[in-house]
Amino acid sequence: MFHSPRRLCSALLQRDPPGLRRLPAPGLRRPLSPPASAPRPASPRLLAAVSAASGAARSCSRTACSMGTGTSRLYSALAKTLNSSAASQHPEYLVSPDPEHLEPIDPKELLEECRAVLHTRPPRFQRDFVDLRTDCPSTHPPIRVMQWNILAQALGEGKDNFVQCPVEALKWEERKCLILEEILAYQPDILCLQEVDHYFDTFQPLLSRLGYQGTFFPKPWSPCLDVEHNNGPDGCALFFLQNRFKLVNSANIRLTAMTLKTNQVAIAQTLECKESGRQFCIAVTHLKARTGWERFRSAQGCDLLQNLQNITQGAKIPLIVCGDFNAEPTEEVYKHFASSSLNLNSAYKLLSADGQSEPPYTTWKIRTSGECRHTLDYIWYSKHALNVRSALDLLTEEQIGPNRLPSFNYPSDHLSLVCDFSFTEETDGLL
Ligand SMILES: NC(=O)C1=CN([C@@H]2O[C@H](COP(=O)(O)OP(=O)(O)OC[C@H]3O[C@@H](n4cnc5c(N)ncnc54)[C@H](OP(=O)(O)O)[C@@H]3O)[C@@H](O)[C@H]2O)C=CC1
Ligand SMILES: [Mg+2]
Repeated sequence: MFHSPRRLCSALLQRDPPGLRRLPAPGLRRPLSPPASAPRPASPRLLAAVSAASGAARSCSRTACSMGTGTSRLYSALAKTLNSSAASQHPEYLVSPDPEHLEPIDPKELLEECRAVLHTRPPRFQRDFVDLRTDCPSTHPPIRVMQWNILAQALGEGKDNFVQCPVEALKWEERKCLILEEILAYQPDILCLQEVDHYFDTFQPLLSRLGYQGTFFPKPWSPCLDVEHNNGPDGCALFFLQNRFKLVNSANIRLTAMTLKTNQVAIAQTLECKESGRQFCIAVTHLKARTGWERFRSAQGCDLLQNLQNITQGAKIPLIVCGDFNAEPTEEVYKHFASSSLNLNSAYKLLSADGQSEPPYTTWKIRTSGECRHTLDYIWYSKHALNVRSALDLLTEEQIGPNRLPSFNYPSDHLSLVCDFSFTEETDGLL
């Protein structure tokens, strides 16, 4: 498989026989702790409660759709402004619950519920962490970052044309459990997601009860809204563990291309590590898809870099940028990031034998137009200020199987990328 013969971390992490295997139980790593502000015991039927909320949100969304595209766009506009304005001005179904009033969840209990829902599914895939830097001792625990385009439910069912994926594999009630299982298995400190169209009814309420603070920025004209029975617009979401980080600053960025506003967005947040007091910027984005849009993506990338330059250089803080760039490493936008004055490197290159090559794929699907195997997803990081201590290996072609993704085993057409970062000893001068 694609990685140099470096040591495999034993965390999550013990190797079972090759082939399809169940994910290990959580807790092998530092456990997720419930929000400190609400130390009550977990409630049973966590998913059932969220399913009910999800149904309510869907019925509201259906009502909006039945009134035509204009009303769907209204939903989009309302959701878009929710981040920056008073929630009380919006319909009840758009208001995210106050995390202080939600009971914490025991991650093990939630995982058990997910597994119960998925009991008829084939075993999920085992992935291992590859140890990349054993020679750099760090006094503080690493920062685990997950990058994942989780596949918008409306796009998966209504637009993507995954011709080899059975429709039953796309059912939300089970697919959401596969997504949650992946998050619970790797327990990221920071979660950067694209194509999120179940933020308010699923991810925000559940993840806040696991101790995360979340931000959602929907696309201004999400293609999800053109799908019948959609659940609202898709967008980027960023979650971080509140017991590890303090939010210093947050920016929702609508990307421009050649000064024109586009349909693509980013979220950039400055976080402060509670253990070390060190600050860094974390950003998530999803650039314009499809061939023929390479120059457009390049312009969006330049705009994002400019925004990040403004955010980080003033404070001289390290940067991590996660995204579905919809661009192979040969594209201009990739080259802009690789050669930027922000001194970024792409973390998954470190899995290759020479440390210089991106993985052969991060997405693999079969559409009516044929098989699409591409490297589009990246975790960029400040190479002088941060070390990548380990990275989660990708799935092999054999694990992915002949019908590719998504599948009964894996919920998205994109693979998650997960890295453990630590700060280098050198400080600001080398950024
Ligand atoms: N009413 C209006 O005025 C406007 C409406 N729109 C709507 O927005 C849509 C375009 O939005 P935009 O954000 O630019 O979309 P993108 O071209 O960026 O693609 C949107 C999604 O489609 C997926 N996708 C990529 N390739 C294909 C493919 N070959 N077949 C099916 N899906 C694919 C992408 O997934 P991935 O990233 O995983 O590849 C992505 O999530 C329009 O179709 C329209 O519905 C947009 C602008 C204005
Ligand atoms: Mg997609």
